[in-house]
Amino acid sequence: MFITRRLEFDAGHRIPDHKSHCRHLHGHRYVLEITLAGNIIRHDGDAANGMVMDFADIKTLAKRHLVNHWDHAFLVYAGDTAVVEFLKTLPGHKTVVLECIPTAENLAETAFAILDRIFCDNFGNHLRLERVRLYETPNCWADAVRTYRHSTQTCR
Ligand SMILES: Nc1nc2c(c(=O)[nH]1)N=C([C@H](O)[C@H](O)COP(=O)(O)OP(=O)(O)OP(=O)(O)O)CN2
Ligand SMILES: [Zn+2]
Repeated sequence: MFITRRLEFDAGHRIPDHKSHCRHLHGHRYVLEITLAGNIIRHDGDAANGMVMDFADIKTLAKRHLVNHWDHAFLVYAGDTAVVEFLKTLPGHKTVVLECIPTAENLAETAFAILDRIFCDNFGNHLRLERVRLYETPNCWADAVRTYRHSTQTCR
């Protein structure tokens, strides 16, 4: 069984080497779709009876470990030194420095790596993270999926 929880957050970024407008500082209303695979829990009296995992718990964990950190932050590549140094001059600015350029692809991979440690089989129903889909705009998104990750690098 596959279940998906959608969350949204706002963040700024830029793609420093981009040939066009994406090299400028700008932001998105990102949409994150977390797809979990697992068996349906069938224990009478269990709060998750009939579920793979309570959607509310998926939201709570995703917010705690990822979304709260990225929401209203500026996501910047560590190698983008001009912007990193500029953001340091803003007192208390919420900045997330990444070891990769914050494209939709890299952010989906990074989110997968973070969430994969959270949504593991703690519940005895073979729960696992199957896919993270990250929409950068309504028309542009990237999928990080379990099989694909074996040959890719991830970053935080
Ligand atoms: N493969 C990728 N290509 C691009 C990325 C990316 O992360 N991966 N990012 C960008 C820009 O940051 C921007 O988010 C996309 O802008 P744009 O192409 O203009 O997308 P829109 O949905 O706003 O475009 P419409 O023409 O309005 O549909 C660029 N490329
Ligand atoms: Zn963008």
